[in-house]
Amino acid sequence: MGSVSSEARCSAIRDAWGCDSLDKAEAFIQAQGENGRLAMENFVGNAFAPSSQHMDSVDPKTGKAFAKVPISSAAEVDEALRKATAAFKGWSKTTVATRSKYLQRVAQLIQENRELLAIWESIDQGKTLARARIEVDRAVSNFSYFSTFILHQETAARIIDGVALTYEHRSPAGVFALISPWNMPLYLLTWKIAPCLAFGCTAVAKPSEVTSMSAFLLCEIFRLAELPEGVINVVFGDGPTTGSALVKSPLVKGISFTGGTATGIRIRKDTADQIYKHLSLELGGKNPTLVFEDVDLSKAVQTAATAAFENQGEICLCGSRIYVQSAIYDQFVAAFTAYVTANYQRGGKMGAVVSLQHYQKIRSYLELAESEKATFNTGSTPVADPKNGFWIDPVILTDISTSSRIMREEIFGPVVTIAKFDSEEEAVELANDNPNGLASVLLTKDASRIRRVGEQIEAGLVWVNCWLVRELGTPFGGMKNSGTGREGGEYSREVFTVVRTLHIPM
Ligand SMILES: NC(=O)C1=CN([C@@H]2O[C@H](COP(=O)(O)OP(=O)(O)OC[C@H]3O[C@@H](n4cnc5c(N)ncnc54)[C@H](O)[C@@H]3O)[C@@H](O)[C@H]2O)C=CC1
Ligand SMILES: O=C(O)/C=C/C=C(\O)C(=O)O
Repeated sequence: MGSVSSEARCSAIRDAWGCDSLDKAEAFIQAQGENGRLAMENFVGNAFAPSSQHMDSVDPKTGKAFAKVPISSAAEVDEALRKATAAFKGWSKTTVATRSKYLQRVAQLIQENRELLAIWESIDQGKTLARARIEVDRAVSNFSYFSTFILHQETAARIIDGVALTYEHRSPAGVFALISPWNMPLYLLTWKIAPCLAFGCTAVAKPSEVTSMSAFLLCEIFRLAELPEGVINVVFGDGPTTGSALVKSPLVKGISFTGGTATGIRIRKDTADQIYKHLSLELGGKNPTLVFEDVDLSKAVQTAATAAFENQGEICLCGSRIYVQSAIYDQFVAAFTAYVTANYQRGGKMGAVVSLQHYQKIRSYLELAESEKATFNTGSTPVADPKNGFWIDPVILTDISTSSRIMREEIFGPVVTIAKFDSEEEAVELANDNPNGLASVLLTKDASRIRRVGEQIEAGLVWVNCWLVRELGTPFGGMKNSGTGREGGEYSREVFTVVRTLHIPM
C-alpha cells in the first residue's frame, strides 16, 4: 500500500483534483473555455483509458457544458467485463478480513476528499453543496457499513432426523453490472459497489451519462486504494450504447440497477432468456404522504415539505402526493404554502434540476396542470427556453383530479399535489391508487392507526412521522412497479451471492 503515485493520474483527474474549493472549480471551468473541457476516461483494470466518443456534461446551474463524458462502445464494455471476469477468480477467494480492509480504505479516501467530491457533485448534478456533502458522507457509510457487515456472517446448520447434517454455503455470484441514475450519483453508485465487492463479486459499474463526474473521481480513489486489478471497473456512457451492451453480456451474472421504471422493464426484456442473472431493480416512485387531523401541524408541514422538495424532488423516495384529512385541509395547505415559500429558494435549499431534458419534462407536466385548471398555490410553469440554468421554483398544486397524469406519473421534480380525504379507509385507498409502491409517509400521533394504516400501504417503505430515515441493514426496495428485490445488509447478500445446501450423512 501507499506506493501509488499521484503522477500517474490521468490529466483530467489532475485538473479536477486541484479544485478543492468551489471558487477554484468555478474559476477552472471558466478558464478552460469551450475547447478545453475535462475529458473523463474509463477505469479498466486499475488504469484510466481514453475513449473515442464523448458527450457533454452540463452544469445545471448555468446550463453550460464543463466536461466530456465517454460514450463507451460495446467493445470497451467487453474489455472491462473481461478484466472483471479475470479478477473474480482471485477476489472471490479472498478472506472477508481482506475485503473489509480494502473497503475501509476506500471509505477513508472518500472521507479525506469529501469537499472535492461534494463540489464536483454539486456542479455536475445541480444539487446544493450542503446536499452534496450529505451524500458524500453517505457514500462513506456505504463502504464502512459493508466493511464490517461481512465480518459477522453466520451459517446455520441443521440436523435432519438424525440422518443428515445440512448447512448453507454461500459464494460470490460473479461479475455484476452496477447501473445508477443521475439524482444521487455518488451515493447510489457506492450503494451498489460497496456490497458487491464486500460479498466477493467483481463489477463493471456504469453511472448515468448525465452525472458522471463523481464516479470519475471515485475511480481515482479506487486507484489510490490499490484494489486488485480488475475488481472494480467503471465504464461511462449512455443507455442505448453502453448500458445495453453491459446488461446483455453473458459475462454478467447479475445486475443491480436503479433508475426509471421504463428502463427497468427494458433490462428485464433484454435479459429474459439469461435466467441465471440475478436482477435487483430499484425503480420509480409516486409516493403518498398521508396527513391525519391529529398531527402537530408545524411538524407535519416540515416533514411533508422535506419529503416533497429535498434535492429538488429528484429522489425516488420523495413524497409527491400529499393527502390531508378534511378537518385540517385548508389550514395545512396555507401553512405548507407559507413554509415552502419561506424556506425553499434558489441558492438556499433549492438547486437546479438536472438537465434541459428533465426541465422540459417537468415543464410539460406543469403545462398540463394549467390546462386542467389546477390551482398553483406557489410556483408556476417555467420559461420554455431557459438561458441561465435549469431552475424551477417549488410548485404546490391543488384541485387536481386523482385520474390526472400529474397524480399518477412520476414527475421527479419540485412539484407536489395536495388533495383531501375523510376516513382512514379513503386515505389507504388513495395512497394505494397508483401503479408504483416504493415509499410513503404516514403523519399521525395515533399509535393504533400507525399499525392499522401503515400495514395496509402498498409500499416497500413506510416512514412514520419522519422521512428518509435510513439504516443500511433494513430491506430497501419497492412493491408493484417500483421494483424487484431488496438491498441492504442481509438483503444485499441475497443479491450478490449464490447459495448451495450441503447434506452430509451422519
Ligand atoms: N431512482 C429513480 O427512481 C429514478 C427515476 N428516474 C425516472 O426516470 C426518468 C428517466 O430518467 P433517465 O435518466 O432517462 O433514467 P434511466 O432509467 O434512463 O437511467 C438510469 C440509468 O440506466 C441507464 N440506462 C438507460 N437505458 C439503459 C438500457 N437500455 N440498458 C442499461 N442501462 C440503461 C442510464 O444510462 C442510467 O445510467 C426520470 O425522469 C425519472 O422520472 C430517473 C432517475 C432515477
Ligand atoms: O437510500 C437512500 O437514502 C436513497 C435512495 C434513493 C434512490 O434510490 C433514488 O432516488 O433512486
